[in-house]
Amino acid sequence: MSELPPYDSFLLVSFGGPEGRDDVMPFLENVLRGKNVPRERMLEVAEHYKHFGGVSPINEQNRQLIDALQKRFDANGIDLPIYWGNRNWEPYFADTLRQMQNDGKKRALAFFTSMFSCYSGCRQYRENIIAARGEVGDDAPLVEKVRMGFNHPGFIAAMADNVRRAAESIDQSPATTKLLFTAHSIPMGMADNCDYEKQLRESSRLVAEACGATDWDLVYQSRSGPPSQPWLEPDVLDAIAEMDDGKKLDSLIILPIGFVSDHMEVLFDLDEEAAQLCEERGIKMARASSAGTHPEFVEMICGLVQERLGVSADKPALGSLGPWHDVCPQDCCTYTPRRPPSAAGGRPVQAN
Ligand SMILES: C=CC1=C(C)c2cc3[nH]c(cc4nc(cc5[nH]c(cc1n2)c(C)c5CCC(=O)O)C(CCC(=O)O)=C4C)c(C)c3C=C
Ligand SMILES: [Fe+2]
Ligand SMILES: [Fe+2]
Repeated sequence: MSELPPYDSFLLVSFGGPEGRDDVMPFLENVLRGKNVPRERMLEVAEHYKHFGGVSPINEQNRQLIDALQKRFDANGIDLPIYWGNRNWEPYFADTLRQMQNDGKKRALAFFTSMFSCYSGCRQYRENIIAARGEVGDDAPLVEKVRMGFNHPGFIAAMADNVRRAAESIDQSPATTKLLFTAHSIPMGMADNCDYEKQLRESSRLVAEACGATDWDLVYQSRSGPPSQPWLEPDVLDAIAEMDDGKKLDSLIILPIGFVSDHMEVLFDLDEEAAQLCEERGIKMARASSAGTHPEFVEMICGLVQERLGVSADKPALGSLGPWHDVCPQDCCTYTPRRPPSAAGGRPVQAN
């Protein structure tokens, strides 16, 4: 068996987003290909994007993350050029891999902008990269993801810091305020085949512990399926109304722990909808920032890379689940949507 080449590059693997009004529909067509999502929901989400001029903040946030990472790579002596590829918008994976191939790159370490394991955030990206390598040809660089960082001390510290800052903005303390963690809802058929919920609950517990919050819950947002299909619940808006009906809520901090940056779903579902509901009900609400370019988060990505480069033998992880796997097992994060059949013919392919 031939020996693998050394790692010679870093790839930021992300979702992509529209950069103008005309991009919105083709972007959503990409996102929803093969997914059982009603057309009305797609049009509703298109309006959210158009409300912000059709520009998703996600691409700019990724550019900022790359700048911040470059500085930390330089400071930490990580000599890997940084590339960026997306699933749903330019720069697409195939174009980036072609560029890497032209630059003579053979083997990349990749960070996926998803902190929790599920089909969308893990296996689907691996399938996308396999397909892109197929387009580029035999000499396309190999791509290997670093482990999931949901319980990494750097991620937990960044999240706890952001909760504290949000609490301060409404003159509250996390110890005496209701704290809601939110994540993208997913179909139960996807949730049943992965550790998404388990990791989210653990991460939320660790963040709550780190900032001294005792009254917290994990809820979901951005549901897109038809009403007949079960998705993870409760929805953030229903949860706020129900809690406030039960015992009047004075203040609330919402941390979108399931998203690595403050993109459209966060801006619309939380900063518009949840904020409006809280205002109507007289609840003081603060939305904590997602990880973005928080120094502890950026340092965490460097640490995950250094582990794989063999520079550091330590694999830090808080709580009881331990460091997550470096290489995904064969059956990691499988999902076969029931309707309509997947464009790939249903059988998932495996890459690390
Ligand atoms: C079947 C599951 C999902 C549907 C349908 C879905 C629709 C949908 N999503 C977005 C925009 C974003 N989704 C993002 C993350 C994300 N989406 C799902 C699942 C579905 N989304 C999951 C499980 C996740 C988290 C894991 C991940 O892939 O990141 C993101 C954030 C991406 C990032 O890199 O931060 C966005 C943005 C739209 C517009 C949409 C259509 C209705
Ligand atoms: Fe999504
Ligand atoms: Fe996985």
